[in-house]
Amino acid sequence: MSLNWSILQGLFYPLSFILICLALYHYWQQSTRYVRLGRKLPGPKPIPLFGNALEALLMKPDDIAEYVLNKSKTDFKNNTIVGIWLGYKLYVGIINPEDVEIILGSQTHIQKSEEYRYFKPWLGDGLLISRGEKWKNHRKIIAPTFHIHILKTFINSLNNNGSSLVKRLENEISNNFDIHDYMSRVTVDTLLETVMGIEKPKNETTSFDYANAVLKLCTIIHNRHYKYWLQNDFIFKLTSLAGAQTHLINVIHSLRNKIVKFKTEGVSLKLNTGESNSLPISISDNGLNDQGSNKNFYSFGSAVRDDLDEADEIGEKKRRPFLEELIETKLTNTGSFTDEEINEEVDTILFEGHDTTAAAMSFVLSLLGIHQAIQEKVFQELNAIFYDSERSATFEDTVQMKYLERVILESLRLYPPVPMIARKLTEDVCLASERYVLPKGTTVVIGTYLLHRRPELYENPDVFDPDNFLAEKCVGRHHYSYIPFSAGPRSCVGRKYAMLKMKIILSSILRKYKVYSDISEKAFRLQGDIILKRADGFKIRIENRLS
Ligand code: HEM
Repeated sequence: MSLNWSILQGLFYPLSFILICLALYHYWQQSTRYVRLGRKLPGPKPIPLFGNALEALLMKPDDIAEYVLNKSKTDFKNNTIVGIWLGYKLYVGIINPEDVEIILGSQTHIQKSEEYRYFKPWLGDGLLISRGEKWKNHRKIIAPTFHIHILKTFINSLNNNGSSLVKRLENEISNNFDIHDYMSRVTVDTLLETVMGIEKPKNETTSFDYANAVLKLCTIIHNRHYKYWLQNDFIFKLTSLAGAQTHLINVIHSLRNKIVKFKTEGVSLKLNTGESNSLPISISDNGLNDQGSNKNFYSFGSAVRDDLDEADEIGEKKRRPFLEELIETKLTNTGSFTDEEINEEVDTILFEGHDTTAAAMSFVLSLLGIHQAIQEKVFQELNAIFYDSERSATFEDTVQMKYLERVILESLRLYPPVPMIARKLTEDVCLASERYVLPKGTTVVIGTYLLHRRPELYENPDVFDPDNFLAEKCVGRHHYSYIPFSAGPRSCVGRKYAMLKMKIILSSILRKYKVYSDISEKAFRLQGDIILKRADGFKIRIENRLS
């Protein structure tokens, strides 16, 4: 008893000192301009030192997305803006298109939030994360490598990969299976063959191993986003997650090293033999001609234009696919890419280019499995294009797939693979919708998922209805009401490539198989570990159409 008492007495002064310091810190924070402006915003009441962070701390990763969505529905009930505090760090969620335009449409607010730094050991300072002059210079070189003329040369490879996938799926006929694994593999395979320009050896499991490693790495990074203590690098390194991260990054980087080495050898050989690597501007084989409109060749449900549209309208210029361009400019000393920068950009494109598209296509098939009448309309459209023929799709065919395009856009509306986008403000911002000032230093989180489901913007916002993207329905809708690929200067450079790939892969599957789902949309369990997915797996069933 006397021992306990003396311990308590011994602790009294240090504890009191710590409490007084914390109280003083709290009152000092309250007096700063940053906190004063932030406290004016609508949102849940923060508690001293923790802000609003306590609730989410002990949650399981699979429950986080549901929690955030349910919580945001309450927080955004009467507002389009909400302030949340993690400790004394202010996060402001916005879902009004006019406010979104102020951030995404600006050349100033292009700095990614601090949360992106957890990607650095993996993606380095690639296009997704980089800032300032480096980002500007690299974007200027990388965006044109997704020019429409280059995309058209990918058609054969996309068709071949679509056919191989259809063949692999024969093993799953009548089974209830997760389509996502297949989608991951086919997106990595096509990325390697097209954007990277690598012939992948047959029957290799590299793509699957890579996709699997990315999946696990995203879970670790996501953990760091919401588990407060893991944000500290020192503490993170003491956990088993750090070891797992190193192992996964090694798997990913070893594939990337192989890609870069292989391509460098190929480009060196071509340069030594004097072969030109540039694409001629007119490509006329396999229907890859310049007929039809190159200008905005697919509608994206929004009229926001950017450097990708401008690149497509510039005519006579020699162009090379992504990796060939980077390596050739390096080997010929005509560009500014170092070896490390090439590695960073390859890692970035591999990640951004596969996981997003795999999730998007998996959602489309899940939805079509549920909405049979809509699937039938897609099939009728494909029938009208191909009749009974088993021929491959041409670029022109993909332009004719208008209904499938609306299905994809609508699926991206309801289930955007990137469900939120975050920026760090480098100066104060006045919002358009309500009279609030967001102080410099604030992390602005654009809630794409919630924005896409606002009843003010879409009739019956939770209903899967591809006609939401009929031209007459899009007229009058604010340009920033639909942003699955983001918009403005930091929009997705791969969006045209992604649409082309999705149309070819999905049409290959839907021409051959009828898709079913035993699970209703209400039963989807959403998981938002970086890319939006279904925690319950993308379970579908397929049957042969011809049987
Ligand atoms: C359905 C498929 C896709 C979706 C929904 C999507 C969505 C997005 C979004 C929302 C962003 C902005 C992210 C942010 O600001 O944090 C983005 C950026 C980016 N995406 Fe995509 N993406 C897709 C496919 C692709 C593909 C296929 C590629 C490349 C082959 C790609 C490459 C990139 C790159 C490099 C950036 C960073 C651009 C910059 O900051 O300048 N994406 N994407």
